[in-house]
Amino acid sequence: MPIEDLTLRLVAGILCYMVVSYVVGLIRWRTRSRGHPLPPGPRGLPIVGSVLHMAQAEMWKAHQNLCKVYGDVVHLSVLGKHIIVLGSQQAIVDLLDKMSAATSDREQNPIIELSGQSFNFALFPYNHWWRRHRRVFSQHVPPTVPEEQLLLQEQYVGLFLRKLLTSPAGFRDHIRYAFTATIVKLVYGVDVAESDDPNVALMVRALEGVQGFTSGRVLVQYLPILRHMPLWVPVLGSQLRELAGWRAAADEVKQGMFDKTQDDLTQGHQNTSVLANILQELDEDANIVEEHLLAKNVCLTAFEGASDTTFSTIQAFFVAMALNPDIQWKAQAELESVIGMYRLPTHRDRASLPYVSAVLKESLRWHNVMPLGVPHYTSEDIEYRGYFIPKGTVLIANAWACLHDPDVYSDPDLFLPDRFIRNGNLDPSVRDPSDFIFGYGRRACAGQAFAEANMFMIIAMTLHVFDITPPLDEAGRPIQIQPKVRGSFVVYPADCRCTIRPRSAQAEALIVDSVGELTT
Ligand code: HEM
Repeated sequence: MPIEDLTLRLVAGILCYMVVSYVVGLIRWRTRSRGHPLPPGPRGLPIVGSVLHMAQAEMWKAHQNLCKVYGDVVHLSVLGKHIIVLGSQQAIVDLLDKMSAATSDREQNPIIELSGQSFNFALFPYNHWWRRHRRVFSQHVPPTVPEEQLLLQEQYVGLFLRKLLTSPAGFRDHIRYAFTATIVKLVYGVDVAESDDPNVALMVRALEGVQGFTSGRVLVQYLPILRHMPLWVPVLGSQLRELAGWRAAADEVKQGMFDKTQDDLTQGHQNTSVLANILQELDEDANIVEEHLLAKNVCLTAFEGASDTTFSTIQAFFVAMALNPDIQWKAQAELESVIGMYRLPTHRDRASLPYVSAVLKESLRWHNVMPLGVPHYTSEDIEYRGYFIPKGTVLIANAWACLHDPDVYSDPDLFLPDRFIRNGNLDPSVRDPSDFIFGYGRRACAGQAFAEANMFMIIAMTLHVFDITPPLDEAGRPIQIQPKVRGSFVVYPADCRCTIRPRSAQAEALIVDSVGELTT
């Protein structure tokens, strides 16, 4: 056959194949979608779609603007992937709470394993293995925080106050210490050194892996085959080495803590940590390899879940206090009248301190540490408001937009705890920021109660004995700081300088005495 005929046939064959594939795809799509359209959204560029939209800084604001144009359920296509942005409470509750059987999955990407995060059950697909982790976590860190866990929190907040007294300028390190030491003691039963603890250094290194894969800057995330490239390749090589470092840190800390706990148990040492309890409760006929892996995963996930979220929220609380002296005085007045100046507040005082509780709620709302939460993923096709949402769609809930909706929270950029108060009590009719901050449905934060109790203790105990005021320049004049944020997945106050002083000699004595009591 002449070469021209062959080429013609080949081209015709390819064209035919393309047309048939297109028609079959169209029929399949129509059958699946039952003729319902995708939700509205921008068309985006050919092939890459809305990739430029997704590359913007402060994405939550960009998503909010999109919702002003297209409504509260917006469809984006990015490199062929379906993404849906949810911009209202109604849409979030409908899809992520009410339809959570179909919307509790997580998108999987090789970067999770490459960055050492494969232990983190917050990123697991929605399946039996995830369910088992969640169940074990909730048995040991339950939604009603046990008394001994609350006392543990108080003990470390006491140490935090002492550190604040001796070196107020290092308050960010002290916040980090307070949360880290509490969670490490709880899950591993280990006392964290007050500085340069090698285990904490490893855990923090492992935690960097999250920033790695949420930053969007790591190339293998987009092209997993690049993981096999040699390490000398510029940029890529250093990224691969960074990924290997995070992986090694996660593996080392997971195994190291596990070995230490097992040693404690075999040698009959006292160990009441979560890890020790999980290991002691194992059935004799259990699959030991699997159960040990599960125990390691649960514990390191607890550390990771508790770390940057609380650290960042409490930094924002310090900024808010430095910027709003009237609010600080009001909270301190409540503490003085309910507690008096002869003791520190405890978790038992929480119900009697509505204004301090409102300060916590407003810190969570105003700062919104994860403005877009953790994206969910659909495990089934869904129909919603006449629109088709295919299986395998990423669902991004814009918590920030809901918490800065002026119709719900007037002057949303201002720090106003009074919005949660009516007649001297917490007003249950005001939307609770925690409904958004801690996520949704079956994937909602498993450590919410623990986190709220711990943050409440830090806020109440700090305000009782310290004054937080703006930072001072070299001439001793107050510096007006601008409340801005940095970061993308987890955000932090960009500037959290402040001045921290004990409120009085009596307050100082209270810290010194109480810490003595707490640590003995
Ligand atoms: C300010 C503090 C915290 C915030 C804002 C926060 C927020 C979140 C969010 C947004 C999620 C994802 C929810 C979703 O997918 O819809 C999550 C998941 C999770 N958080 Fe937290 N969290 C905090 C503290 C903690 C603490 C202290 C712990 C552990 C003691 C913890 C453990 C977890 C776990 C285990 C998950 C995974 C849940 C799952 O996938 O089943 N979190 N958190």
